[in-house]
Amino acid sequence: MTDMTAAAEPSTTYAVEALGLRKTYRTRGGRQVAVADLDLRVPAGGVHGFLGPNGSGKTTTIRMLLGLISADSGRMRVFDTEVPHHLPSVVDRIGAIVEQPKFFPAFSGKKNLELLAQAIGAGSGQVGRVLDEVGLTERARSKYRTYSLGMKQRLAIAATLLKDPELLIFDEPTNGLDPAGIHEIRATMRGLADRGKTVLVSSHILSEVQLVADTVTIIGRGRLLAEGPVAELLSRGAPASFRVVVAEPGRAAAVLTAGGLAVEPSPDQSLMVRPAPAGPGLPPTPFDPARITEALAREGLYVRELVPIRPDLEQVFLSLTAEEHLGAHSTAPIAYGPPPGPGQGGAR
Ligand SMILES: Nc1ncnc2c1ncn2[C@@H]1O[C@H](COP(=O)(O)OP(=O)(O)OP(=O)(O)O)[C@@H](O)[C@H]1O
Repeated sequence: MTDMTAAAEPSTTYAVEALGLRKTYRTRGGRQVAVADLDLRVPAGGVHGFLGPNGSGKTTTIRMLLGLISADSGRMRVFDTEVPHHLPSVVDRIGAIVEQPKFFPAFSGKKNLELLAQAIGAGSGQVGRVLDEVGLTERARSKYRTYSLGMKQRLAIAATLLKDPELLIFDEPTNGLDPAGIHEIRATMRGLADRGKTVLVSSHILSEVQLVADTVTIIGRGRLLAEGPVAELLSRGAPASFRVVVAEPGRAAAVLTAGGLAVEPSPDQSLMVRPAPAGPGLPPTPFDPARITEALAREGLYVRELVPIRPDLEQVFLSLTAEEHLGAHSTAPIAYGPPPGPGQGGAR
């Protein structure tokens, strides 16, 4: 790596801390900046979602962390250890799935893990424990080829647990899974975090990771857009909105728009109402639903339903990228308080 001194000195309070990471790929057409001066801070203990759309640089970042590709610049630490320089001294504390591991289709899940345990010197006594941790004990003796995709993915997670690592890194572990499989992986990750592990999980489906993550980093086009506890991002990052059911939705929309609110009609004749976007760089305006009922009542329009819609991370992302396009992305990423200790993740 070059230029490793340019970035600020990392602090020592995170399971993973990367500062000023940059990676440019050479392509036929020239150069592709995949990661642009990215900071990534993963508090120890809990599930940390590493989120961004396809092509935003998540895999590239994870590969740099694991020493699979080199960074152009920046600094990275895992458990206070400078990587990739000192990776060998910390590698046993990390378990990762970046690509789909190869298992023997005709062997059982248990047999596959026993072979792997032998190969990495983990001791076959670990196999029962890890099967249990991912909820595969009952199907341990079935052939791998009979497993559902979700079970295959849980076996891959079990393999990463053989050496009982403290940090698990999973790159898009739910890709291709059905809702039941996604639920199982989420439960597995939650269980690991509740036992004191740190789980770093990347995904392009923000709303899905929102259900399990304690903290997140959201990136777009290789850059940090926001980071922090999920609850804080949700409360600060996107304005609240309300679903309004009212007679004469067309007239109601005009009244609310004239009252300075942003209104979107829904196909079911309800209206989605939120405060109009604040000016560039300004925080979202506080929003009292009484503004809706008062404005409509003045015009003889009476509200039948008023349902608050909780923003999700997808909306946070959209509002952050909209600000960026407006050139208004002054967002100081939401800061962390003191990092949580192991096992102190918020249960979801
Ligand atoms: N080996 C490579 N050579 C050239 N460009 C690459 C290479 N790997 C990734 N890229 C480009 O770098 C950018 C970031 O890719 P990366 O795979 O890190 O994103 P990602 O967030 O993990 O996306 P996905 O969710 O699709 O895996 C993309 O524009 C991608 O096309």
